[in-house]
Amino acid sequence: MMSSMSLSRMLRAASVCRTMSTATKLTAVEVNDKTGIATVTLSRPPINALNVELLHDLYQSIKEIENNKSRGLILTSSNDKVFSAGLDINEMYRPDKDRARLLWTKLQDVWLALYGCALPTAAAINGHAPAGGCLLATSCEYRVILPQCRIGLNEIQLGLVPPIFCMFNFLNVLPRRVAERALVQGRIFTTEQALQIGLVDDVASSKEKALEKCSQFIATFAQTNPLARSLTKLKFRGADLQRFESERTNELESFLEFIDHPQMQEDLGIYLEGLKKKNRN
Ligand SMILES: CC/C=C\CCC/C=C/C(=O)SCCNC(=O)CCNC(=O)[C@H](O)C(C)(C)COP(=O)(O)OP(=O)(O)OC[C@H]1O[C@@H](n2cnc3c(N)ncnc32)[C@H](O)[C@@H]1OP(=O)(O)O
Repeated sequence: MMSSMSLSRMLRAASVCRTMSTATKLTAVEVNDKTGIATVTLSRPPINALNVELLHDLYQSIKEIENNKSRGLILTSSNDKVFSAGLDINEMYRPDKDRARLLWTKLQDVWLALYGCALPTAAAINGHAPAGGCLLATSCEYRVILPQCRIGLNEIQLGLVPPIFCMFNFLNVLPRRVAERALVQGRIFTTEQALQIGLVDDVASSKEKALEKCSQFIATFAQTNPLARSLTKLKFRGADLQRFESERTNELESFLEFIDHPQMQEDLGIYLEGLKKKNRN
């Protein structure tokens, strides 16, 4: 039987948190009425691989939170081992061409929405965050990771050329030399390494503590004029956003050309098979 203690705790939590009306199936959005902070939880089992539908839902959630004038946005995962495994490789391996076009366009939309979000943004990285997972986390202004996680932009290891927004994200958080080397080597960092180079801002021992640290970061803006804050953020990020816009069509076409290449398809097939084999052994 449920103790009266845990029941009252649940009732208290229910009174401060509400789920947003248009919260979708693959992202859950919860707004804390006390703090005004919205938490977006990636919820596509087993590993939050970014397919067309998850990217679509994530974009909608970000825009909804921004339009509802929340105080800030925290991104996290419902999986306790994986924040996000990055793009769903099944969407790139022997792809339906229209769907591949949609995938890339949605990834671009999500990047624009998150990197250019007017609100303070933070990522509670409660699991591994390779490739697209790292891209989402580094689009935010602040990152907390859990122990024993791995994070990085390893696209080059799959034979993929990291798109320009990967470069912007890394240059925004790392010294240029470190960013370039990490991208060119496709480095995946441990929690300790990520903290040491500044890829993440802090380490927390649990998801709850990571969420708390993210909320504390967002609360540091409590006394700041929101418009002045967002315009200042855009001054820092505006040049990246403009350059992205001028190259977005080219990047889409090169992605489609790239994954259409027979060698690329062979490499992706081998990589995917390697991931699956790991579980069969
Ligand atoms: C020109 C274009 C250029 C660049 C594009 C840039 C943008 C972004 C690109 C990308 O994101 S590419 C994707 C790269 N992602 C990875 O390399 C991650 C690979 N996965 C892992 O490292 C691990 O799976 C893990 C995320 C660390 C999780 O490990 P865990 O042990 O918890 O799970 P497991 O490995 O058993 O995986 C479960 C299940 O999921 C399948 N899987 C894993 N990752 C992906 C993926 N990205 N896409 C599709 N499927 C994936 C894995 O095969 C397992 O399947 P199974 O249950 O059938 O065996």
